[in-house]
Amino acid sequence: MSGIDQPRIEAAVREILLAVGEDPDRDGLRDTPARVARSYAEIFAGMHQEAEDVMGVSFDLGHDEMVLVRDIPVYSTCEHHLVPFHGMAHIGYIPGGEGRVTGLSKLARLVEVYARRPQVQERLTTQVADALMRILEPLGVITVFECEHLCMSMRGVQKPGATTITSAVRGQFREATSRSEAMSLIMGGGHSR
Ligand SMILES: Nc1nc2c(ncn2[C@@H]2O[C@H](COP(=O)(O)OP(=O)(O)OP(=O)(O)O)[C@@H](O)[C@H]2O)c(=O)[nH]1
Ligand SMILES: [Zn+2]
Repeated sequence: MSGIDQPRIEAAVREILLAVGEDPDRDGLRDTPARVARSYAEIFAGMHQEAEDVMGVSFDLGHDEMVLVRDIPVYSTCEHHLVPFHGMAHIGYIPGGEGRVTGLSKLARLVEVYARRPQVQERLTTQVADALMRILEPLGVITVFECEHLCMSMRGVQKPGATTITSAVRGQFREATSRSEAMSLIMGGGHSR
């Protein structure tokens, strides 16, 4: 994958293994630095992508009501500890004047672009909202992320199951009625809740 310096990651992982007291040349670990480098190239692929790269397609359907995609699985990496945080993203928008909408899958691809970077949940939440506002020029956007941070579960304060909820609202979703309509669709109802 372009842009990620895999040999450098490989060398660094070998150093980490040595630093924790492991033997990086033992059977089970011999290929680990190269595996981690390939894995990081995937996990951090968003470093070398822009929202515009995945949001090329938009249609004019004349639809000017809310579109909401709920329960998009998200995996990202905490920039403080480089361990995962993961959960669900919910993305809604109200198409703009000409009713420009995007393919539903593009919303999930947009989440990936920003999730596959060293992140904090707040920034992920606002970056997705701001990219949608910029690219689709809709009347409003809402993004909600519900995530568990493994840095809080497997180490540190050790509170598995604690969920962090962040939201960003832009445009018409700043109004109480639009916002609460979206939030009730996200948090309630539906077949999966
Ligand atoms: N606001 C925010 N904080 C985060 C996120 N991910 C991790 N953190 C927090 O970042 C903080 C880093 O705090 P530090 O005191 O520098 O690090 P630490 O000593 O490892 O802290 P502990 O995790 O409490 O052991 C911790 O409180 C984490 O819970 C995130 O996405 N958003
Ligand atoms: Zn963390």
